[in-house]
Amino acid sequence: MKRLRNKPGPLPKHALRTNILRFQPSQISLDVAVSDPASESLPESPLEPLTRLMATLTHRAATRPPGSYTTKLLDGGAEKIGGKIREEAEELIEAVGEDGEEGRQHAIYEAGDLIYHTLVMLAYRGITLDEVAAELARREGVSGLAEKAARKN
Ligand SMILES: N=c1c2ncn([C@@H]3O[C@H](COP(=O)(O)OP(=O)(O)OP(=O)(O)O)[C@@H](O)[C@H]3O)c2ncn1[C@@H]1O[C@H](COP(=O)(O)O)[C@@H](O)[C@H]1O
Repeated sequence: MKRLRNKPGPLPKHALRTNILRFQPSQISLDVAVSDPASESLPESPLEPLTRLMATLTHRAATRPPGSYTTKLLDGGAEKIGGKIREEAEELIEAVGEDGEEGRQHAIYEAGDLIYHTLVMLAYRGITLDEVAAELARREGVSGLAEKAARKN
């Protein structure tokens, strides 16, 4: 079995949310950060790490910092990233075939790898997660079978 990346730990403490109020008396512009106690106490949505990861990858694509695995992938282009996507998809398929809870946990781990590399591909092509979500929203409620039949007509 492949070396496992760090075991999942507690989610990073989410950043203090603030509202920025801008006052513009005559020519003076002042930004004031006001903490919002209501939003601070909100639990993080389970999908927020995905959004944060996409923001990190988009930043990596724009800045290509050295010492970053993502930068290495991005510099290798669609071919390099695509190769990893294929490899990780195979590993997920294998893991899904493994028995028991251990196999299930392995599949979760491999799905993480596949999703990470897929998001790197999106960042490489300048595609946002919102755009993909919008595409999925557009498809919502239309069965794949119905969609395929419509294409054949
Ligand atoms: N989520 C991930 C993530 N998931 C998987 N990986 C890496 O993806 C690679 C998976 O490839 P393999 O399992 O095939 O391991 P490998 O054989 O060593 O990989 P290769 O050298 O053959 O490509 C490993 O190097 C993993 O560490 C990830 N690398 C980074 N991230 C996230 O991306 C952020 C930015 O990372 P850097 O750009 O590297 O700083 C990190 O803070 C993380 O949040």
